[in-house]
Amino acid sequence: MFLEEFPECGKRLGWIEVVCGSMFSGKTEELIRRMRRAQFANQRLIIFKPKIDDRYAEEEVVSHKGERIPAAVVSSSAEILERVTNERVVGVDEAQFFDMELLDVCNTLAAKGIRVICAGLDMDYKGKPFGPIPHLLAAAEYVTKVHAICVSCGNLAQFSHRKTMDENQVYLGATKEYEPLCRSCFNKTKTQH
Ligand SMILES: Nc1ncnc2c1ncn2[C@@H]1O[C@H](COP(=O)(O)OP(=O)(O)O)[C@@H](O)[C@H]1O
Ligand SMILES: Cc1cn([C@H]2C[C@H](O)[C@@H](COP(=O)(O)O)O2)c(=O)[nH]c1=O
Ligand SMILES: [Zn+2]
Repeated sequence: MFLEEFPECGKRLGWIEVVCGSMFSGKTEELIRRMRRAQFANQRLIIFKPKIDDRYAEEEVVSHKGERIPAAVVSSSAEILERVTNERVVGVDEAQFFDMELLDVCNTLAAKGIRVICAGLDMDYKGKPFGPIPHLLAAAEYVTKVHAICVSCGNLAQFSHRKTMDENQVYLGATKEYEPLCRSCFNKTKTQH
């Protein structure tokens, strides 16, 4: 389990953490867990989510199991910079939906001494890198890859298989539209088409 370190070196250090994985792997739960621990430490914090993600609630980040935490809705990564004032911890959920400037925004926040935690899909439904996440993975001090359980065989899953015919990269959904699969079961779906 990821444990925070708070190095004492005279000045406040910032850094970037990324929590990535497939759908249903527990990214949002882990983001909420880390933010709640920051709350226990009386650290000022704010969580952002992209406007596009309107699945469960408008001003909240909500996990598939129903855990929730208040969030600010923004239309672009630049808006994140505008909205951060004196927070010590900044969370970003569904980071794959943000523009590529998210990397610069996170680096800027970290340089200001802020702990930045981004959660998002590392791969889209085709198994291809998704949005700014691969760039964030390269820049982050701490990377956590979480896994769902493959609904087909019970192994660890890192792919999000789309069950519908839609071919847009962005296509919101949950269990009706997607299922987590391991590499072997994901590859079998490709040979079936
Ligand atoms: N196949 C699965 N493997 C693991 N968890 C699953 C699965 N299907 C549903 N879940 C639920 O999803 C929860 C994780 O939800 P969440 O944190 O919102 O995931 P993510 O943000 O990665 O999509 C788990 O605690 C579990 O209740
Ligand atoms: C794989 C994949 C997913 N999406 C969408 C589907 C959901 O609305 C979110 C992911 O949410 P989660 O918290 O990780 O479960 O992303 C998409 O638009 N395109 C894809 O390829
Ligand atoms: Zn499998």
